[in-house]
Amino acid sequence: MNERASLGNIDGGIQVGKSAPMGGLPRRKEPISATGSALARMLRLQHSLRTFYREMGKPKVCFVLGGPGAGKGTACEFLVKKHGLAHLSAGDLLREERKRAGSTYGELIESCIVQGTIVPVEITCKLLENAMNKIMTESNGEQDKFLIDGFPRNLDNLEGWTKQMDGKTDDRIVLYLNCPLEVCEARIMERAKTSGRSDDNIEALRKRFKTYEESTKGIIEHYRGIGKVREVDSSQSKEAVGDAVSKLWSRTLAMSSSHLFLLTHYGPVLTHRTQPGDLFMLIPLALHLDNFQFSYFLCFFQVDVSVIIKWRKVLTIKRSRNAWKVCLKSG
Ligand SMILES: Nc1ncnc2c1ncn2[C@@H]1O[C@H](COP(=O)(O)OP(=O)(O)OP(=O)(O)O)[C@@H](O)[C@H]1O
Ligand SMILES: Nc1ccn([C@H]2C[C@H](O)[C@@H](COP(=O)(O)O)O2)c(=O)n1
Repeated sequence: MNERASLGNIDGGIQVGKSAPMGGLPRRKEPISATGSALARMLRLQHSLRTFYREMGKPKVCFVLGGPGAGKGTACEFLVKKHGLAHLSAGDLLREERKRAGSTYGELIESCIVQGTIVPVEITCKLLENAMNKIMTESNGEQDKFLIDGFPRNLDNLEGWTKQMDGKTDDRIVLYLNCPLEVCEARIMERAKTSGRSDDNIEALRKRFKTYEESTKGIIEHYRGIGKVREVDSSQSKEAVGDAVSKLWSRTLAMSSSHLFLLTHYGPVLTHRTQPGDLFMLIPLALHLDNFQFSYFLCFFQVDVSVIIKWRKVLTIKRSRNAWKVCLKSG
């Protein structure tokens, strides 16, 4: 999303844009009443924000990486059930394309799968983009949060995605499922009894491990270097991994895919595209602006309610001298 885009009025004269002049707005004489009208206004605002996101929101992407058998698909299924995210597995899409009658790429895909090498990105990226567009279209833009499992797996994947999808998605975070390869091997050999996958055998698996070590780990390190990796020890039980990824989603991933809105006397101001740490910087900044009195101040995240609940433990909204103020809770 273009952070600087001014969307005109979304809720009765509200200016939305990164450059909205927080300190420079003319001050209203009367604070908004603390009664029903404020609540009604908030509800209207919430509705407007939903529309805003629906219309303007790019697909928000969480890449899921880890070794073969680390539990990427299993963790994604859990997140789909618990948080209603869309799950796109690059491997599944490639297997489907391989099976599709008349596919130009069937043989190439099969050979890469059996050799444990990586399919050229043009193919994988197009499959991912088509699948994402289909889900967005069918859900009328409502489903805009995607877990992309098993991608980007090498430099070609990373560069190809950056080039092909430039500006089309909001790539937020990488969920890295860290699991020792011995554990992965035992899981895959167990899965091999029923999966029917042509690469679930020890020979193909060793090649996949090699590709993982030589190519995918570098991609994870690249994302770690830019602060996007969230790591979970996936050698734990399925339940423990499910809990960990779910908490991570609620507390970090969901929040990081959001914007911060300040609700002021003057209406909501979209201040910032937030990263997890930004919020901590913004709140004290807002509280110490002398000439900018907040009648009320709320953070809207396009997230799970648990994030809001979490914030309510830190923030309290108080009425003081006829105006609502936000305070940090002590202790
Ligand atoms: N935490 C876990 N504990 C025990 N078994 C698990 C756990 N997570 C997944 N499994 C099992 O391990 C196997 C591999 O899991 P899964 O398919 O989710 O891995 P993956 O990382 O997606 O693998 P691949 O990259 O090969 O597709 C499955 O049979 C799954 O049921
Ligand atoms: N980005 C990707 C993802 C997968 N593949 C191919 C090669 C993999 O060994 C195979 C299976 O993937 P998995 O289901 O284990 O995620 O699919 C690829 O080439 N590029």
